[in-house]
Amino acid sequence: MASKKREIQLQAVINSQSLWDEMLQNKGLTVIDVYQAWCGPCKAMQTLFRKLKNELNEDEILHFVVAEADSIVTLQPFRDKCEPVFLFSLNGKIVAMIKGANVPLVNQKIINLINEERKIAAGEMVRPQYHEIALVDSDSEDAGEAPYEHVEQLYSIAIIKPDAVITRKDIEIKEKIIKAGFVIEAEDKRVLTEEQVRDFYSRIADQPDFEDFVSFMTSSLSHILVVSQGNEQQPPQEETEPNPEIEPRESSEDQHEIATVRKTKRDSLQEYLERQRISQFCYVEENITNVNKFIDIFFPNFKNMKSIKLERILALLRPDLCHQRKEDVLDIIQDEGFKILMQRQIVLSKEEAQTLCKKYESEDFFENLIGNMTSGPSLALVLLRDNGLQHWKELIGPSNVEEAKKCLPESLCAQFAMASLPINQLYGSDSLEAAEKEIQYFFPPQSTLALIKPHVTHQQREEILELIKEAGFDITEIKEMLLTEEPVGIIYSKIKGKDFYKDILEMLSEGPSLVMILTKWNAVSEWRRLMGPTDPDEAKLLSPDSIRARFGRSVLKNAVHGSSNTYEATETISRFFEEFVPENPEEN
Ligand SMILES: Nc1ncnc2c1ncn2[C@@H]1O[C@H](COP(=O)(O)OP(=O)(O)OP(=O)(O)O)[C@@H](O)[C@H]1O
Repeated sequence: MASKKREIQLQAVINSQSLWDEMLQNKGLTVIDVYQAWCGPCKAMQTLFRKLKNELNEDEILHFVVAEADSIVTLQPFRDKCEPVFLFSLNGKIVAMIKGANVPLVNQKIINLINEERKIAAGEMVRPQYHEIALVDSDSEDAGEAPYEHVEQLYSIAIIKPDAVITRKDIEIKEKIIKAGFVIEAEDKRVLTEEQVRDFYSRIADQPDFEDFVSFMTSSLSHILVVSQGNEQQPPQEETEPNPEIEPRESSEDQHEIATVRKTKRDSLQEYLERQRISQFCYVEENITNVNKFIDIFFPNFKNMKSIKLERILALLRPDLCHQRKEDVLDIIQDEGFKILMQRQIVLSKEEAQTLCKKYESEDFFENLIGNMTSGPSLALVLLRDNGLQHWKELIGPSNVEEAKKCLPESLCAQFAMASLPINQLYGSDSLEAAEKEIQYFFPPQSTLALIKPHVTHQQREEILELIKEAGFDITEIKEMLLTEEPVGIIYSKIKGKDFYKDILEMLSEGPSLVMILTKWNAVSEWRRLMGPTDPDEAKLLSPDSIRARFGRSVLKNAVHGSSNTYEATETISRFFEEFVPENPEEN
């Protein structure tokens, strides 16, 4: 009797439409157990709810209710069903539904939503644009019409092994996965730690060669993918033949939700990779609890990444503005939350100016505009921000100064108008597709050869690879190599005559080095800047954040190497990576 009383306290009972409507006024998250009068609420979940109530201790923003389907019109689609249904209402909006008493999934959902609410309250994230889901029973006849958002989104984690990354097979695997209609939600290339390998591959830990496998997996970069099934309404571009051997699993309690989802979907990622005969390159984890755990380990910002639409755009300050008020504009750009990924001053040729200003072709000021645009350097910027395209458009305002001054005096167009031109002194890409093309044009990628020397520890290697990625380099190729006399001769041909050359040979023969091709705009000098001065002591003084300042031990053991110029980069890359074809041969 006492326990019954506690249950009532734990979950408010909603048994009429007016109580339902009242319940929707709750602040924060309300977890709704939809039940049938004839079978009662789900007992299996009450332990979990009680535990979460105590552990999360968020009574202001976490509520539990039981809602009787028979007496609430909104819940009509769930009447006469024996399967439990859990709805998640955020500030009155039903944002998710889980069918079946899947304790781990419901647990994770509540924790994720509450963590998000906490972050929103602390100003650490913006409230995601949740879509209200339609309340339909997916087992009913029209279930096929129901969009995928009705069902809890499920992810898999795939780790493509180092040997496939080195041979660039990972690119091919990724393309296949996308073509088959899966969505890559997040990805990263990184060297796994021993602990991560043991944890992720614990299922095969009893195999005799597991220790060798751990060493292999920690030797070089793996490619980690978070994959979702995508939108089931969108047909895969590649035919997936039905496989009679693969039927939805018989649902044990824990797997019930997976089975519910799979019934309406294509093969799982694992099944797909097996049929494509590429599963040997790639290990897939699909267990929900494990997937959530590994997403937290590999992509701690995943939930934020999902709710934020980061967009890269090209922006341009025309010559007069660039010359007179560049710094003022750059300050505003940063204050508006844009990250400046790349910037360069560039004097446009007549053809370039004509292409960029094509939409003014028929205006009588066109000739004047082209003359102005080619008169001095413009500032080209690559900007990154949540909803970047739209935000930049709103910030700079219309293209016509007169209109801007009249209607949008706050816009940059009005604020930075210059007498020389009747149009906006700031330019922005029209669309994301156009942005990518313009970025490629103004910031053509270049490749350089980079080396992480043998004295660098595994942990430091990981940190260096992280710095490389943060600086916007693409690690285009990577391999671990013991550098003997011949390859060292290729890298250091210009200092073969120096008396310390033998020391270099000895130092590099101490163990394997990591040899990489790094790609980004201006990669040769950008990588040299990130490496810092040759001598770590000098680096500590002049460039304390550089890699050599942080990881170098001496002038000889200075952690990293980079090509000195584009000629050297092209030459050495072609010797170490014979297959490599640069994206822009003229850039290297
Ligand atoms: N005086 C020295 N004594 C010992 N080793 C040296 C000395 N000077 C340079 N080295 C080693 O030789 C490498 C090549 O020297 P170089 O002068 O080309 O410097 P760098 O271009 O900054 O380095 P890297 O070519 O490795 O990127 C250095 O990275 C360093 O390890």
